[in-house]
Amino acid sequence: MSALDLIYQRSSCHVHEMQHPAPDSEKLKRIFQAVMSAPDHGNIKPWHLVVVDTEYVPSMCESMCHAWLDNAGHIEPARIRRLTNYLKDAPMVVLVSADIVEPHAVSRRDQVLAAAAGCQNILLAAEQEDIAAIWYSTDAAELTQVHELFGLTKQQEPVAFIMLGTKKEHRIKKRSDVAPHCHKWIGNNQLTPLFESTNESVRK
Ligand SMILES: Cc1cc2nc3c(=O)[nH]c(=O)nc-3n(C[C@H](O)[C@H](O)[C@H](O)COP(=O)(O)O)c2cc1C
Repeated sequence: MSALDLIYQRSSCHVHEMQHPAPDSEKLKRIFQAVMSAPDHGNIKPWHLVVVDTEYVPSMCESMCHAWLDNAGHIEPARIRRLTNYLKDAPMVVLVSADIVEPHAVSRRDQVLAAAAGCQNILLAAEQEDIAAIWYSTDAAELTQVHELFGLTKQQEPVAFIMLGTKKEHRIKKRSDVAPHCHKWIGNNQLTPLFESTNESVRK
């Protein structure tokens, strides 16, 4: 498969679409090695990865649940139950953080973006290795207790929880046409469409 086809075909698997086992150590190394090819302003290599193996997922979940309950003012109890149930079945959880170097000529934002680019490379490499993966963050990565739970320093900023496992089934998602997102600058603050819109879904 060409690299472009792999990119077009990559899609996320929610935890209920995954099963055990988690990727073995050799696959995991190949997948994580892809992080090192992510674009990285200043060659800082601001990547910090922490793996939670299958056997530790239940206790991680319990700790996360307590943390969510401590923040209950911000998150509905029903959502906390949903999040905990979602996470507990993950074959493997990876916390990717930006290992920020400050002060530095490269902005904090650029370092976080480099960490995010590393996450995308993990998703693409997982697809290549036929591993189910999803990037999941909103209610977890921003949780204040995550630092303590995962032994992060103040300079390490959580960017993504990535769940990895075995795909239950293989499917290819329809993707929409990129044309409406693309514009051409023609001077004087004016934009025109770059491509003609087809309204067709793109499926490789
Ligand atoms: C920064 C970021 C945070 C995300 N957080 C969540 C999340 O908390 N919950 C969720 O269901 N999906 C989350 N997603 C979206 C999924 O990872 C996934 O991209 C989405 O379900 C669409 O599936 P696809 O990747 O196959 O297009 C997040 C994506 C990104 C880029």
